Amino acid sequence: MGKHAVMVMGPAGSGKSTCCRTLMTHCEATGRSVHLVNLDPAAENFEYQPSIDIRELVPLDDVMDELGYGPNGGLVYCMEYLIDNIEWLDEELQSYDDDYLILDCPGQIELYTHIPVMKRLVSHMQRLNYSICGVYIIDSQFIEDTAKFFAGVLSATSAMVQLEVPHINVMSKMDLLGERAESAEMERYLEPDPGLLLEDANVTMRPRFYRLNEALVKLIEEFNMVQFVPLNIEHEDSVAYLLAQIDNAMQYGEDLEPKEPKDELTGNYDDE
Ligand SMILES: Nc1nc2c(ncn2[C@@H]2O[C@H](COP(=O)(O)OP(=O)(O)OP(=O)(O)O)[C@@H](O)[C@H]2O)c(=O)[nH]1
Repeated sequence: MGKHAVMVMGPAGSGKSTCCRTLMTHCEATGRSVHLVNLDPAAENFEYQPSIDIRELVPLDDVMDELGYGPNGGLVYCMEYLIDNIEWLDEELQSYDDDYLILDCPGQIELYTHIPVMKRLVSHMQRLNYSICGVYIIDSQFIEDTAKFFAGVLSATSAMVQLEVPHINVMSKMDLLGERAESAEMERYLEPDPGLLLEDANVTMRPRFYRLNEALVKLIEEFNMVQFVPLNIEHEDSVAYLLAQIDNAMQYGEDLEPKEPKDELTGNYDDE
């Protein structure tokens, strides 16, 4: 079926590993050959044993003990170590050439904004002819607070803009919302209505933030890409729907005129 990789991203605790696990179960049940790739050096336990695991290349604990880094510095070190030793990944990937890969990524936002490691990883996999889809997860509990929702939307948009791959936003933990999951109120977060969002934000914040709120809402409106696929892991249909959306996004990416991947060192496109 060709080389396909789904990168599951999102802040700490948003439900990345749970989403990966749910997708794995669904793929296996529907006969798709699938493998889990763990890219989080700080990960602990997995229900599915990862087929490729960054912890085998560079365990975070060793980096912290031997080099004296804290958890964040250690994580950055591990990710840069992966990029500097990318032939390790090439060799690991060789065993799964025709499979569907689900990549459980680390959550730290700086990996998608300040330093180009995730972008380099994507460019490298594109050079190996992978079709890649980014899945960015936001916890549905964020909708309790419009400020948190804005922060989530901005971090999702930042990952989308950085990585330049087909991108899907997912709202996780829909089971925790109970009946609210089906309510009209929920719709305004899944397909954000700018006017209503602005009203909500202004109710909870001081007037000096109104102009900022307006600018944020305009950004959401203009990008017109900020929609969320709701994920309720207790409903098989919901998981199947997410996978179908991922497949569509990848197909759409493949149908677009292929652009040469960016050069890993200069960040320029080869065809520029
Ligand atoms: N009820 C419910 N709980 C969830 C769901 N997804 C995740 N959780 C819980 O939320 C917590 C964090 O979930 P994880 O899947 O570990 O989140 P993560 O983003 O991988 O977390 P880090 O690896 O720490 O960044 C765990 O306690 C999960 O059991 C969900 O869909 N429904």
